Amino acid sequence: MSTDEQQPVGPGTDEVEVVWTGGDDPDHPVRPGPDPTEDDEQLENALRAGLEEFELSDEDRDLVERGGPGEGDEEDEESRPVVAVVGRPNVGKSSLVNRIIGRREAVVEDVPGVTRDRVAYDADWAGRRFTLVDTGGWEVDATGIHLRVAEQAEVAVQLADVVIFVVDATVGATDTDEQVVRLLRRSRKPVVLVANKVDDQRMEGEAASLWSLGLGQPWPVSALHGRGSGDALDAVLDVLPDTSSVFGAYQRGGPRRVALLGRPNVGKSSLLNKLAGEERVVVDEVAGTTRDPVDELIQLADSGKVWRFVDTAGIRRRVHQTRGADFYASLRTQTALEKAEVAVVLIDVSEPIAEQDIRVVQQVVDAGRALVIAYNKWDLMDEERQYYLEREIERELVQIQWAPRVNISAATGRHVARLEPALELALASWDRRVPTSRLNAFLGEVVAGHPHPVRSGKQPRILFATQADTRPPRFVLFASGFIEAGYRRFLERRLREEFGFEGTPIEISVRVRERRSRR
Ligand SMILES: Nc1nc2c(ncn2[C@@H]2O[C@H](COP(=O)(O)OP(=O)(O)OP(=O)(O)O)[C@@H](O)[C@H]2O)c(=O)[nH]1
Ligand SMILES: Nc1nc2c(ncn2[C@@H]2O[C@H](COP(=O)(O)OP(=O)(O)OP(=O)(O)O)[C@@H](O)[C@H]2O)c(=O)[nH]1
Repeated sequence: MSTDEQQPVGPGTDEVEVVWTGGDDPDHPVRPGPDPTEDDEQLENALRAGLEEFELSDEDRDLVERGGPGEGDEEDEESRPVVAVVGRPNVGKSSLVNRIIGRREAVVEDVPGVTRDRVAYDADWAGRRFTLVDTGGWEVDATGIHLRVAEQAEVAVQLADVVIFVVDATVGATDTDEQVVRLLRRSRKPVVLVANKVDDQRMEGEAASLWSLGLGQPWPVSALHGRGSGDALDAVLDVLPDTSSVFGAYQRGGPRRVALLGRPNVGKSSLLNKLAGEERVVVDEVAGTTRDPVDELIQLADSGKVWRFVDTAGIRRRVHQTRGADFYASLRTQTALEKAEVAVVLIDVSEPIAEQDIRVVQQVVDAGRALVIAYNKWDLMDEERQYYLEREIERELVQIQWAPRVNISAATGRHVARLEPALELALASWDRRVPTSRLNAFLGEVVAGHPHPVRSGKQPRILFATQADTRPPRFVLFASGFIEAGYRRFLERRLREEFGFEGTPIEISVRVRERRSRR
């Protein structure tokens, strides 16, 4: 049985021998703090052992024993070093990427310029793990869409720890290659030069001629057949740092994904333009010019960090007051949310908060995404309006008091720079995992101070708790009886106070456990 919140069944659910310790014991105070203590861990183990007496499904047993899936993986992923693959169009960058990751994932086509966007993959070689970034073909004197692709490649170089520069050995070094070399030198990043399309030994002479680029030894490789790629990778590992020097740039396979949401006319396009500024990104009017033409990669000026703004095409392509516009707006919100990790909901402060605003906020919470509220058009604010706005917020948006708030003007740029720290904060909460021992020690203290009310002569106890998941954080409480909604809200409030979780919805589910019958 794994249904949330079940009424206690059968006898004995109220005679639980496992009791919380700590909090009320002056000799062994259990204080909330960032790290679990030895006491916390002992407590965790005692509680876990106490659960032995209860019927647990296999899935729940797993949760109790191991915590949520992937506990402890995150740190490793975020600190992985980054290798960017750059070069002119059609030299075989995507083929090389596929060769390295051992899968056919990067799009390979015999049409120059197929790889438009930067895409990041998890890769490893000789036991070392790194993030591999495929970039679009780099043309230095580019115009139009090619210029943007080139800008993206430059960003990729800046965000990389090591650059693999691919040259087509069958063509030799072109003027463009020479210019790319100058840009690479300026970046001061270690560069491994790959002479690609050396499918057999006869071609090796062509590869050797690439010494002239002044990047050291050219590594002859056939991305197509695999020839030489191992030696080139060894050369990459020789210069690869253990951890990323551009922490966070490509966590979890790419820039973090943001959705800008809000009802029509709140200022989504204006904000997008403000954020993008000069750094207009690889989305062109030409259809199909990116792998995913509806998103935009935007490097924000303050941090230099790249974010993926999802479904910006939906923002730019307006669906105005036509019949059914409401339905389409809500559908767009839904699709954007599916792709996003965090949402910025814009609210127009020059008008009263409307039903539609609340609906968008609710959609974000229901989708389990991190949330930041941007009160836009703050340049139109006056004292009277502000008075009423604050009342409206208290009335209509109490349920998301946990969301960071920024008061901005997309028109003037006021406080737009505060958006990014708010996004970071919300995502950090969304990703947060509370160690099981810390969680149990803390809940023990809370419950000791404010036990669940007695109902029909019974007092449900919380036996054990674990964080089953992150993104968003989900907690599972194992209890000896039905835990009332009011008490759950109380626990949520205390969890938020203790562990932050600013900017993320959290979910608490309760498993009511029946005790094994004694023979
Ligand atoms: N003979 C030979 N052909 C190769 C090799 N590597 C790639 N190719 C071919 O070169 C063409 C371009 O390969 P891609 O991997 O798409 O090149 P790219 O650099 O990612 O191209 P853009 O996306 O345009 O920047 C394809 O037709 C590949 O099959 C190789 O080692 N030998
Ligand atoms: N005064 C003021 N006007 C703004 C601000 N932001 C946007 N506007 C104006 O509000 C109107 C709507 O802005 P848009 O950016 O088009 O809004 P949107 O949310 O993208 O609109 P839809 O495409 O209809 O969903 C435009 O006339 C903007 O100039 C702001 O911060 N202050």
